Amino acid sequence: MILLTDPDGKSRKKAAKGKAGKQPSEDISCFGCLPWQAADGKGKHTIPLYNVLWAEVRDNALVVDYAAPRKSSLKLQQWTFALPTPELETGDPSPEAFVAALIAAAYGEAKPRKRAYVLINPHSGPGGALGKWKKHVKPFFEAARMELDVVTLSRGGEATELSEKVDIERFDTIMALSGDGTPYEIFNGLGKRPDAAKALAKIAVSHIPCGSGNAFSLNCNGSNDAGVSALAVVKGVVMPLDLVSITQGDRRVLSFLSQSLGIIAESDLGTENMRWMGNKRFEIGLATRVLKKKCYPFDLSVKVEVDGKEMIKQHYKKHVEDHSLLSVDAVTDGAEGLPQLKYGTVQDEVPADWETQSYDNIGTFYVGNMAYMSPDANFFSAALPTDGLMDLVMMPANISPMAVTKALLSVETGKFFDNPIVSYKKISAYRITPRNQQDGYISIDGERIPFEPFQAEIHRGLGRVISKRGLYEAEGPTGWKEA
Ligand SMILES: Nc1ncnc2c1ncn2[C@@H]1O[C@H](COP(=O)(O)OP(=O)(O)OP(=O)(O)O)[C@@H](O)[C@H]1O
Repeated sequence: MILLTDPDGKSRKKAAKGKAGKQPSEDISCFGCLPWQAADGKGKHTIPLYNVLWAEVRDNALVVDYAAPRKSSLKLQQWTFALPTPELETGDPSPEAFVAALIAAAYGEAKPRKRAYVLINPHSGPGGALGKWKKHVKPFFEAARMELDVVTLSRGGEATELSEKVDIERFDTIMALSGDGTPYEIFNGLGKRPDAAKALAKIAVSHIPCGSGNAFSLNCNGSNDAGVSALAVVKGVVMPLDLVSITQGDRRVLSFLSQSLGIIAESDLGTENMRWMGNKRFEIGLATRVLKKKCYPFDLSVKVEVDGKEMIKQHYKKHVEDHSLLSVDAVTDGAEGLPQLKYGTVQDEVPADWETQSYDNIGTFYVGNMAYMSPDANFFSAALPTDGLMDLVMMPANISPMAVTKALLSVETGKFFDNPIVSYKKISAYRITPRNQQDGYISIDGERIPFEPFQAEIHRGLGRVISKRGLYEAEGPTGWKEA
């Protein structure tokens, strides 16, 4: 609670001393009391510090723009406090000093007035991105005095082209109002530049959820709501993010979110005709395939880094409790292009120290770099933004559909990680080669690529995103605190 009129004057003078919090989170509870008596002598007005977008002195009044809770979202509100006349008492902080201290405390380590290159995909998910922008996002950004350059995308591939040639000195963030496909295009546009490593480290990608999955926003903003996410971006901090190079044939693309083959890929990409349903289309796709016990034979070579669920919980605990393990140095100005591939491409020999095995009965092959894949689907509960590792999940299909369904339903209750039919490893690279199938679906961040072998290798902290707290907004595997 930050702004309190103070009728008996006990807390006067404290306000201007309000310290900037480490993070602008809701936990920062008290900035201080207004150092002036309310002209009308009335009681208090409280605004959570996290919700303050801006403050200024105008026409002898203190004017605070803030995001006020409204049902499950937020609404822009303005609070005006008439400053006392005539003159302020000697020793009172000046209104300007108070405002400066208030803004510093409200933003903490977050950069105020971020400069955003906003890319809106009007055809995302069930549609409505333009409406969300006008009604729920732009008002907050304007109130927060952000600098905005807004583009409504007119075709697929445009976000890649725009990111490839953006002036990286001009913006703090490239923001997608979309599903997860547009952030994928943005990372790949930045990755195509001759100064890719520098551009990926310089400009943070951010996301306002307008698609059907919206994993980026769920993990980084902690919300699937456009208004709540807009506030999270206004108040968000830059977070390094591991990115994965995928090589297939002679192509190389970057993945920020996930790779899948089998049930998950089919349920997403094979249900495009049901987009109007939003994220329900995925659940329906999943149920149909589980009942059919569909298997997807493949050969897999993996560089395993952390194996065993207890070891993974300990790895997670270590990284969450010691933030320094998740920080990375910025790429130096001299860096050029994408990093070299440590293990070559899918066309090279598989390195001798990778574990290679043939699988015939797997239904789910799913690799994640973030925790939530869609609302209520914390598939990769041990995922960390910058541990330099991908999380590999596999589930058999040749068992009772009941057992698979039970495991999939446990994603919602947070018990998926511990389910005995779920294999969970932390890996740094792999190659997968589908066998005995004419055609099928491979999904990279929800985008379809040819049904051919591919190889993946992770680059620790190659990208940057805006996140609410510098960590994923996810709970972690159950029991990690005790690990
Ligand atoms: N104006 C447009 N018209 C048609 N396609 C577009 C347009 N703008 C972007 N696209 C395409 O839309 C896709 C990205 O959509 P989006 O960012 O909503 O992600 P998504 O993953 O498809 O969303 P969802 O979560 O709904 O599945 C990309 O393949 C991109 O090429």
